[in-house]
Amino acid sequence: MSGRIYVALDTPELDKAKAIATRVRNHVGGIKLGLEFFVANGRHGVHEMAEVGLPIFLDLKFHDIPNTVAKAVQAIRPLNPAILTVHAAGGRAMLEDAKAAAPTGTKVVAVTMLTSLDPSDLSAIGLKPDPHEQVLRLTELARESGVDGIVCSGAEVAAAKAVWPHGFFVVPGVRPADGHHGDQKRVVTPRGALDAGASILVIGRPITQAEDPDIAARAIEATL
Ligand SMILES: O=c1ccn([C@@H]2O[C@H](COP(=O)(O)O)[C@@H](O)[C@H]2O)c(=O)[nH]1
Repeated sequence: MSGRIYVALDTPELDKAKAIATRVRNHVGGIKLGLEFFVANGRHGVHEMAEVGLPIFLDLKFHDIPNTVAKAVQAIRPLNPAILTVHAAGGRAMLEDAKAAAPTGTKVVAVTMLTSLDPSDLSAIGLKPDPHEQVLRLTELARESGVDGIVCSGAEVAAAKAVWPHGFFVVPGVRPADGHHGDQKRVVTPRGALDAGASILVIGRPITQAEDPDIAARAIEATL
């Protein structure tokens, strides 16, 4: 089951990211690189990380007008990521154009509602304070637009999968039962997320900030 874990390497330091990836590589299925890493290291950094030999998930969460997002996706085509994120709230045309611009083998997945948000955050931005409803509305939009799947929390993945049985479901906000939540608000355990229908789990700090990332990754793998 270790193939279902993507380790989130949220650091601007290339050497540190590479060292952690090398240590945990036998207990994870891929490497997730986000804004912090990409802004600091760019395409060169991604090429360096690819040398570890695991699939690369580029979590850049594009959200802009369709033309701008399509051009950004074209610019990362040479990196050939296994997975790439955009925000579902960018709308249907943006999602369609992102998918059309992506390499054939890249899964384009749409972020529905960030796992760091809760009902009160939805209210604060003028939306109904119901994460399930919000996630399902954006899941429908993502499915209709032709992207490959969505990002949601483990609390909504079963409902999303029910409306999109062949979708690809990325679940972050994953914590071992006794783990610190930090800034994550909609949290489930790794086992809980897989049982609910997650295709892959994104796990960062529970592994990367552990005293021994290798042991932490193994311990999580053992629960799956
Ligand atoms: O809704 C979302 C979308 C993306 N993320 C990303 O996943 C990891 C989670 O890291 P942890 O350290 O395990 O909290 C991080 O890179 C986020 O940018 C998310 O958490 N929620």
